[in-house]
Amino acid sequence: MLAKGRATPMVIIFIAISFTLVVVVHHVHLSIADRKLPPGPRRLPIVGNLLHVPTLRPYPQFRKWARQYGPIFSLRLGPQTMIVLNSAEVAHEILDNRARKYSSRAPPHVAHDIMSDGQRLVFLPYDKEWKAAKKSMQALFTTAKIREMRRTQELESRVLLYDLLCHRQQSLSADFTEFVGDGVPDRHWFAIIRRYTTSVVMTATYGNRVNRVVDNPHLHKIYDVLANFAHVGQPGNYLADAFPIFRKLPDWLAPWRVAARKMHEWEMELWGGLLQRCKNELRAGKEHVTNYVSTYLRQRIDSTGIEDAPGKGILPNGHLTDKLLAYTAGTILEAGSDTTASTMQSFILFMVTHPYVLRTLREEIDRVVGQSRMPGFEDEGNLPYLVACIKETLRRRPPTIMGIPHSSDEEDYYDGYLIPKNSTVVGNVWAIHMDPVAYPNPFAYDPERFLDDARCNKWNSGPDHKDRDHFVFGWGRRFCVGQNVAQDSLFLVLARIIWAFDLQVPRDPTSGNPLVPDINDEEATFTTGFVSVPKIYPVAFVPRTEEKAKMIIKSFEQAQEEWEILGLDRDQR
Ligand code: HEM
Repeated sequence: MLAKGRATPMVIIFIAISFTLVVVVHHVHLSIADRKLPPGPRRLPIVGNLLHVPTLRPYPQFRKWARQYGPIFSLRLGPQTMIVLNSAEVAHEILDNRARKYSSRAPPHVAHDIMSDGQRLVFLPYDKEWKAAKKSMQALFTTAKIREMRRTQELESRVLLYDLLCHRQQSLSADFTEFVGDGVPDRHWFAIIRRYTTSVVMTATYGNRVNRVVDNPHLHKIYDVLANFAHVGQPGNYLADAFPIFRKLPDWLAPWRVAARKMHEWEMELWGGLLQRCKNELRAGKEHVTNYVSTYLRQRIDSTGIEDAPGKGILPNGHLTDKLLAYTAGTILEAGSDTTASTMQSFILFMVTHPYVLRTLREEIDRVVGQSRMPGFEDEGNLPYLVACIKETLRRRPPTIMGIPHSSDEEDYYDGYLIPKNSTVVGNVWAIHMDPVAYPNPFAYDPERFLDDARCNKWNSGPDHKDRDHFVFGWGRRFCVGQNVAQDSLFLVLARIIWAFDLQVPRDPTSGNPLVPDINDEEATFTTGFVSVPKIYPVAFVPRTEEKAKMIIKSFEQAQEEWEILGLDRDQR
């Protein structure tokens, strides 16, 4: 007993010394390896820079480091190396020119491996699953199909104008005047915009519209899934994301794993439910406008005879299983909904905070379009100021504010610096867009910067790197496939809103001054997270003339007939 009593403190001392030695050796080893990396803030033992990265709002700190360390810097998040690219040139060299090595992802373990069962397209590594999923989407994003989508966008934008007309002053009411909170009430104008963007991608993906805002089961759930995904995938949220050793813990010591599995079931109720509905409709012989999922299911049946493909990943013949198909379709819905909606919400924010810009834009639209018809796609070549305003909105408030990180498949060197294999590589969109050399006075909202002859009327949004005006759609082989769909929606909807409505904001009862959110107050005006978008704010949409109000109502009614011709649901109001 005595001997045992003495041995216990000795064992503890031994363990403590061994642990300290391991930490010191590990730290020295990393410090030596770190010398070859791009510069960056000092790392702490074990955790590296984990504690230096603000979890909720990382982009201002990443911009500060960009200014301190230059076009490329590095961080260590636990054992994981992160390389951050802060200039258009370096991002182009690494993510475009060396795309073969930099097209993978380093997904957050809990959000991707468990909550998404490793199937979320946007986080798939650059392997045969991603290639099969990407190939499956090709038919959806051909030039012809994008043109075809314009018909839906045209009709949906009429519905959006009608909804804003009915909304009028509603979001000025007491319920909606606070500039706080991320939730979007059903009857707020933000929800009207969301219905539009989600309906466009839902029709392209599943051949079904989102035909009402209030109490819509899919609309809410898509945004809930998105918000939850952004929250769970937030860097620094789970030790198991940064330190793989925690992934080996049994379930009873890893409650986060149990919770993430439940979230997977919850996500599958949505993504799997939509797929099942589509299969049922196919079996019932219901004909739709052509859409991604039913076209894919038909092809799979024709070439393999398989109706149901359980499991995950791809089948031996290269076709997608049901789960990968459901998640790929889900990614199109996720990627196409909030990004486009929040850009429209930012655009309106810049309009109500910059009356001179709004006046100039309205003059352009009135001169080109006149009063007796709505703007259409055919006006695009004649509205350079509008295109400049959209580009400046994407530059000043990129929805994916730090891009979506890539990952390196091989060890590489840039400018003498080591980029280790499996590094997370971030195209720091916010720092690139706020570079005062590329964009003088970068925090100003100034569409004029895109109005010179060479840029005028062109989207200049990539992937061609020459003359890119902004970087919101990413780089290389992971470049956004929905770029043209997004630009078409932004152009048509925003042209029509400005043509149709006066944008009115609440006024201070004493001074009469407009009460608008402060675009330079990140905390008050924008949500937190890797995707940082405007919080709700009140605007009234007042028709500019009675004739326009009548035109909006009539075109909404005509749209109902066209939905029927297309075999799509009429609107429910
Ligand atoms: C303003 C609107 C949009 C923005 C800012 C945006 C931004 C992005 C970004 C940053 C990426 C990743 C790029 C990279 O890794 O370098 C991406 C990927 C993607 N986007 Fe978009 N997007 C928008 C609209 C859309 C739309 C409308 C759709 C569908 C119709 C769409 C579908 C996708 C898909 C499926 C991916 C995944 C590609 C992959 O992982 O390989 N996006 N988007």
